Parts: sequence; C-alpha cells; structure tokens
Amino acid sequence: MPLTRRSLTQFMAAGIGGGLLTAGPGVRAGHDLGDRHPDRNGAGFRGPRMYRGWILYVVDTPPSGADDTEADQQRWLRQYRDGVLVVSTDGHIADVGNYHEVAPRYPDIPCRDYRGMLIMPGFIDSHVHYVQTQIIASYGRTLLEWLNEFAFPVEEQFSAPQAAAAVADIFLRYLFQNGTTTSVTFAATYPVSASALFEAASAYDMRIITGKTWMDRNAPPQLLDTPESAYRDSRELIRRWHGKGRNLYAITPRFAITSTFEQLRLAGILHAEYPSTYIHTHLSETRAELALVRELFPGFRDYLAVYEAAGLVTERSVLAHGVYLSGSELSRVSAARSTIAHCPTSNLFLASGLYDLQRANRRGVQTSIGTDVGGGTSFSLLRTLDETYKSQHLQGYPVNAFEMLYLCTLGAARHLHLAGKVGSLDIGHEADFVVIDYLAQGIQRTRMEYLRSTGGWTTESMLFGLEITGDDRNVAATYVMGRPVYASRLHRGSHVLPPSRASGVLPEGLVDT
Ligand SMILES: Nc1nc2[nH]cnc2c(=O)[nH]1
Repeated sequence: MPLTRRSLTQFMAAGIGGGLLTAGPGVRAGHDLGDRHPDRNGAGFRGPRMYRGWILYVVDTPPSGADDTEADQQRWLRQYRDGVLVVSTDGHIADVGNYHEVAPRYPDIPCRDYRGMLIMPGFIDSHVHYVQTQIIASYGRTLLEWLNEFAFPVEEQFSAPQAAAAVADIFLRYLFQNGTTTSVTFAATYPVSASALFEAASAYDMRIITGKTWMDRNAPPQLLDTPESAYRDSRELIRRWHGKGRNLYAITPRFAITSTFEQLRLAGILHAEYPSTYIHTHLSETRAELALVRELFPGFRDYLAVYEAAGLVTERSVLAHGVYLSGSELSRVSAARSTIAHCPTSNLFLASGLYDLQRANRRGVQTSIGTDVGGGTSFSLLRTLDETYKSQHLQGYPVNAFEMLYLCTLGAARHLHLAGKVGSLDIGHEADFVVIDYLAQGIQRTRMEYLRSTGGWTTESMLFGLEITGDDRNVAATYVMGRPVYASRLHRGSHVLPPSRASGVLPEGLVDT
C-alpha cells in the first residue's frame, strides 16, 4: 500500500482541536517575580500570574506497589486540591501551595481560575520523530519494511527548509495540544531539518532535544551522509544550537543497521568532545533487527556492545525501545545510567514486542516514555500511558498510576539531567505546565460519580482513570515558560485571543491569562 503524500498546503490546513495562542521568547531576568511590563509585541501585559486549581506532581520515585496510604504519599507526591501556582515574569515557578495560604501573599497578581481542573508538570516525550508526523498510522508492516516503505520516503522531504519548517511548527502544535512541553526527537539526515525544529521551538521558548540523524548505509542514497560529513555537520549544529536558549543537542545515529562502525565511532568521539550533548538512538526493537545487527557486526557479543565500543552508551544516552535486551545488556545499560525510552504504542503497532518494565526496574535501568510517532500511534502521553499499562499488565506488572506519571514527568527530567528545571512544579522550576480537565469526557464523569458513591474516588483512582481514558480532549491549556501556547476550544475563556490561522503563521498579540 503506497504512501500517498499529501501536499504541505493540504497538511497545514488540517485542523487541530484547539489553537496556538502565543509564541516568542520569554524574558529572562532571574527568578524574582519581576515587574509588569508590556510584551515585546506591545499587545497586553506580561507579568507575574497565579493559576488556581488542583495541583499535582511527583517529587520523588513512587513505590511500585499500589497500596501506599495518603500519609505515605507525602514522601513522593505533592498535591494541593485547592492550590495555586505563582509564575514570575521570567517564566519560573515563584511559589506553590494551598490557595488560601499562598494567594494572600500576592494581592496584586492576577489569578487564572482553573478550579475543577488539574495543574501538572508538562509531559516529557522521551522519543519521537518529528519528521514522521505525516506518516502516522501507515498500515500493516513491521519495522524494517515500514522504514523502507514509509519512513525513508517521507524523510526525504526534509531537505527542503520550507517543508521542514512547516512540519516542525505543526509538530510542536500537536505536542502542545497534548500537553507535551519537552521532546526528545529525531530529525532527518539533513542538517536543515534539525535547524528547522530548533528555530520553531525557539519561537515558543520550548525545550527541545534534537539533532540531525546519521546514516551512511542501508537507506536510500538521497538520505545518506558519510562518517565525516555527519561529524562535521553535527559539530556545526552543536555550535549553533546546543545550549542556546532552551535548545539542547542530541547526537543521533539512527541505529546500528544504518551506520558503519566508523560512523558510530565518530559519533562517540563527537560526544566526548561535547559531553553535555545527548546520544539518541534505537536499540534492540525487533527480532529481525537483532538478526541483521548480528550479521553486520559479527565480532560483537551483542547489540549493545556495538554501541559500547563506539562510546555511545553513557549517562546521557537515550536508547529507544530495548525490547529484546539480554540480562547482561540490561545490567550494562543500568551501570552506564543510560535511559531506555519505552514506546508501547509503537511496539504494539509495528508488532515489535513487549518491553518488560518490571525486569528493567529490578536491574536498576532508567526508563522513560516515548510516543515514537510515526511508528507510535499518538502524540498523547496519556494515550501512551494507557498502552504502557496494558503492555506491562500483560507481563504481570500492572504499573501503578503514580509510577506512570513519574515516567513522563520527574523521572524523565532526572534521566535527561533536567531535574530542577522541568518535570516538577516546585519553586524555581521553569513554568512548563499543563491544565487537565480530568472530567472532559462523559465517561470520565460517569466513572467519577460511581466511584464517589462507592467511596472509591481518590487521587490515585482519578489519575489512573485519566491515564487509561485520557487524551488531548482532556488538555485544557498548555504553558511553556509561563506562557500559554495552547488552549482547547472547549476551555477557552473570553479573554483569550482567537486561534491562529491554519496557515501556520504565528498569531499577533498575546493572551492575557
Ligand atoms: N520505531 C522506529 N524504529 C527505528 N529504528 C530505526 N529507525 C527507526 C524509526 O524511525 N522508528
């Protein structure tokens, strides 16, 4: 079934449920609340803000069992049922706590009322391919066929700066629509494809981790680079983007099948030269891939050993999938403090296999969650947690609601060395947060009414219901560095500007929220 390529014009016209609200770099001036001042566009005021709602976030690793009492939960959970989040002008969290204790301290700061909704840290997607946005749900193939038939052809389009910029912008809007505020994403082999995403993310002051993909074999010739060109181009991109604003660079060899050892070795050398970059690659996703890696690298004891020999297994490595890792490989991933990005919607869609989270936990392996679009089937981390639960439950590990939240907020932030910045709503963090209407769907209200009547309505049951039934319909608003970047049509107030035009042009003016 050949992929029909939609023109970008058609693509951009495709609707998104809510709307982009505002973009542009925030003002950085320390962590004080700051003075009110006109926005750079001159429309509306930027100043400190308060947000009232049910504030919920994890502050430490939740235990695996599901039977902690609410008192035990104090160790690793923060929640303020009638809470308030105070955000400074420079987009950091200045205060957080119970509304009636905290709000009186800030009598002059306007408050947005989100009572009846949750306020949680923005989600962190630890593995996704922005360049595969258009090929989501491409039918009936397993990984290697799917790459040849769908992924490689669409990625060829990203040599054109305009095409890359258009998809980068719409990709970010899908992330915001789904409450995602940090993303570790593949680009294509073309350097311009990485620059386009850095540029688009910079316009929102969003934290993005990406890099050009390295591939010097086993892919269409148009997509190939060489060890030297990949090294040179990546080094140039690192110098241009890494650490600029909130942008971070990931050295991104696709996987062992599409790189010679010489290329992998150069990727490792580049990482050693720029140790604050990340390594982002795929590892041990399908049996067919494993067999091919064995053929291509006959001298190595296993798949991981290829990356180890190239210097690619470090505490800054994000290794996507890890479905078929041996005990020895898991122990070595754990010792290196690398992270496995678990991508259940993709693993099920491509029939790759089931990642064993409990086994990984027992070996001390750090796991985060990735949507892996376009192999994955949704940009929603909530949808992805639903599939996480099912994939793990099938293997005897019905992962609990708080562990799932941890995996795509604080846990991911820790694994990415971003703790203290994102993944939490404690004071001093960057104000990336999502407002969740946990009763947006009728079935969620029906469920709550039943649980309330039977005494089963707790934070945990609310959260679990959200993770299993939730999706972008539950995302009321998304904020990046304290600025609103998305508000759903359902939840938008009259003070909010109309959505941007579908052309992808950024809206003028600001939302006074
Ligand atoms: N899911 C997935 N696995 C890969 N392995 C190598 N490339 C890819 C890709 O694009 N998607």
